[in-house]
Amino acid sequence: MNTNCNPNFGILMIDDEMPFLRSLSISLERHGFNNLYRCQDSREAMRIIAKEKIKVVLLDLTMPYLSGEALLKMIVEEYPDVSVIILSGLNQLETAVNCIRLGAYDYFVKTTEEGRLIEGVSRAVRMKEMHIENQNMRQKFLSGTLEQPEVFSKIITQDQAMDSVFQYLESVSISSQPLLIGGESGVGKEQIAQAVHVLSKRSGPLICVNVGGLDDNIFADTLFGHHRGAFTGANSARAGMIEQAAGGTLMLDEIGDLSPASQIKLLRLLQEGEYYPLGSDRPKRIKARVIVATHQDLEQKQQNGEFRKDLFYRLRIHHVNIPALRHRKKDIPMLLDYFLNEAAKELNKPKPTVPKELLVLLDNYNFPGNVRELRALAYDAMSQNKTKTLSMESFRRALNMAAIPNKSVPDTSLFKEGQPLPTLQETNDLLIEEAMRRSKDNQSIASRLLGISQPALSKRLKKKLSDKGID
Ligand SMILES: Nc1ncnc2c1ncn2[C@@H]1O[C@H](COP(=O)(O)OP(=O)(O)OP(=O)(O)O)[C@@H](O)[C@H]1O
Repeated sequence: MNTNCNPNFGILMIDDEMPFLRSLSISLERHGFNNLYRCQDSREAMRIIAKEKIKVVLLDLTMPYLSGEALLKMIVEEYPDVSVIILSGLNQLETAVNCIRLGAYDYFVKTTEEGRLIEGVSRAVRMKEMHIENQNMRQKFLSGTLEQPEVFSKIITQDQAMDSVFQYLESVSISSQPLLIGGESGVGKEQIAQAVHVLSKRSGPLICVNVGGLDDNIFADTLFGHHRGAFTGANSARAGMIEQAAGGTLMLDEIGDLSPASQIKLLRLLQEGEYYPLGSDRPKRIKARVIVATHQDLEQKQQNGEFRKDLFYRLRIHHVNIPALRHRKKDIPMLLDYFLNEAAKELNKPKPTVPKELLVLLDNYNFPGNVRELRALAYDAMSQNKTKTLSMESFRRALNMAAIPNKSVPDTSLFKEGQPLPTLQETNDLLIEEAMRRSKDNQSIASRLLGISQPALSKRLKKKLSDKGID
């Protein structure tokens, strides 16, 4: 069963029989639906639809004053974006076909088994949400602007791919479906989750849980909580993180590391919208939107049989991938400036000038730790700095110790099958030219890229020039 029952639009039930209205809303509430409105007098329906942002209507056919069929026609005409589900006392194929022709979304007989009816309402809600999201997305991509740029103000970037991510997030932020955030460690996934939580306008808190490395029992206890006496040592009851996140957002980080047993538990939670605190046989409903994050390639894990396919598909309904810092190098100067400012304030020191050479050095580094690594470098340099111009010493040291600045695997396309090999001298020259290009003619950086000393590089450059007859 779908958990998609907390839409940010209203669901209106219209029926002249109050007992039926009551039992229908109890049943929907029990399955986690909220934002429900009841209407016993069909003449009032259009006013309620206008006032309460109704997007799904459950409509009886046989009513005094204004019949369900007449009301259906009015709704379809005036509010074509409202989905109408007919709930009729009549099990007549002809009536059903007629209603669908008039524009009804679905048709159920009142005696339909409850589960099927709930499934039908969930489907209508989900389709409506997807429709709204698609509309929002189209509008955003056409206008190319953000509605609430201030929400992203602490995420420093001028990268186009990041802008598209923000636009997408604005569109899906109101959804009650899970959101999957991918991207290497340190790219800012948690920051993204915070922004989505603010955009969702949920009144509850954002609760972040790192589920990587939790064994299955601890996973269940952390999320679901337990009753007193549920296990040895459970001296008092404890609410789980799901309960703490009620009305808000639950972020599960490092989802790629979940054990197979925990994956099943998470899948059930997302499918049924229910969970059992340890030691309890009464289910509770989840009232939080779930965001999951991982630095791993979930699709690959799923293909390798390490991550459940059904869970993967459920999680990736909405998903974004945050690009690594090395793929948005234009962000480096801005981020450096931002972190130096931050550090200067925290350390109560004046902010030094950044030497141009430093930006070239950073531009040539591949940042395996992404933005987190740049932040740590900036803080470390600031804490040691005593001069007006930022010393490059701590950066040099850190980057020297860190694995290979751009020591990528050699491009084997240099050695094409059937083509003569370049001579050692030619390769030498090509490497030096490339290092000088990447370092923007900075010999100190170029020599580091080549793994030789600066005097050695200088000698080779001079030799190259004299070979060409240039003094
Ligand atoms: N674009 C950005 N602007 C400013 N700060 C950023 C940006 N991206 C990341 N940061 C900072 O970098 C640090 C790491 O970010 P965060 O914890 O969100 O990364 P993550 O992707 O969730 O990492 P992990 O996968 O290890 O959990 C944080 O201090 C965060 O504030």
